[in-house]
Amino acid sequence: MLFTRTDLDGVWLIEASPVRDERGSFARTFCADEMEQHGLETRFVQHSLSRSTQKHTLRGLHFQKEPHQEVKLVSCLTGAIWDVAVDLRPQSPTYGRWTAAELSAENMRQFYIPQGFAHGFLSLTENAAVGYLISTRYAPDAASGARYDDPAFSIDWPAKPAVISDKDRAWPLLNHV
Ligand SMILES: Cc1cn([C@H]2C[C@H](O)[C@@H](COP(=O)(O)OP(=O)(O)O[C@H]3O[C@H](C)C(=O)[C@H](O)[C@H]3O)O2)c(=O)[nH]c1=O
Repeated sequence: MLFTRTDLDGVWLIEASPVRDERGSFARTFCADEMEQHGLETRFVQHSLSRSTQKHTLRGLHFQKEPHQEVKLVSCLTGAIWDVAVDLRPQSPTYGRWTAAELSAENMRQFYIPQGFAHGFLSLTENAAVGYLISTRYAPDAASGARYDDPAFSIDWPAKPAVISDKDRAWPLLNHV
């Protein structure tokens, strides 16, 4: 596996190294030893899967409030997504900045998003399935979010959302919190 830091401290791109043969390929997608060597979380108590039927479905930006903050290891199992992490760590020198990566079933990339970040994605294909390894048990009362189109972030989404939940449209703007 190939671990690459992004321009935001704590967010990593993790790429599989598939072994290919005439049948197709095999790739390790998680290794606790390699995660530990890079100082990353190794314990993911919940795994989740979301399926977005339509192209340009936007989910997010979501985060869990303390003390239920999550580390997420995000992968795209079918189709492709444009995955975004926004730094909401109050003391961070990159507070309010975002970083993104295209994750797809084809490129087998994963996005490692530490606690303190908001996460969201825009599907780039129909039938995008997104897998999450999550470090913390889900706490519904701690669920919170930020606006995908908040000018404070100026996220450069590749397209306007065709599908987005009312909940995600209605998150407060950062400067109104
Ligand atoms: C996150 C989560 C949700 N749920 C329930 C709550 C709702 O009844 C239903 C859908 O939840 P939500 O609308 O929050 O699903 P998404 O909009 O896909 O949110 C997810 O996608 C964004 C991009 C993320 O980063 C989060 O992992 C997660 O919030 O599943 C659970 O039962 N367990 C969970 O861990």
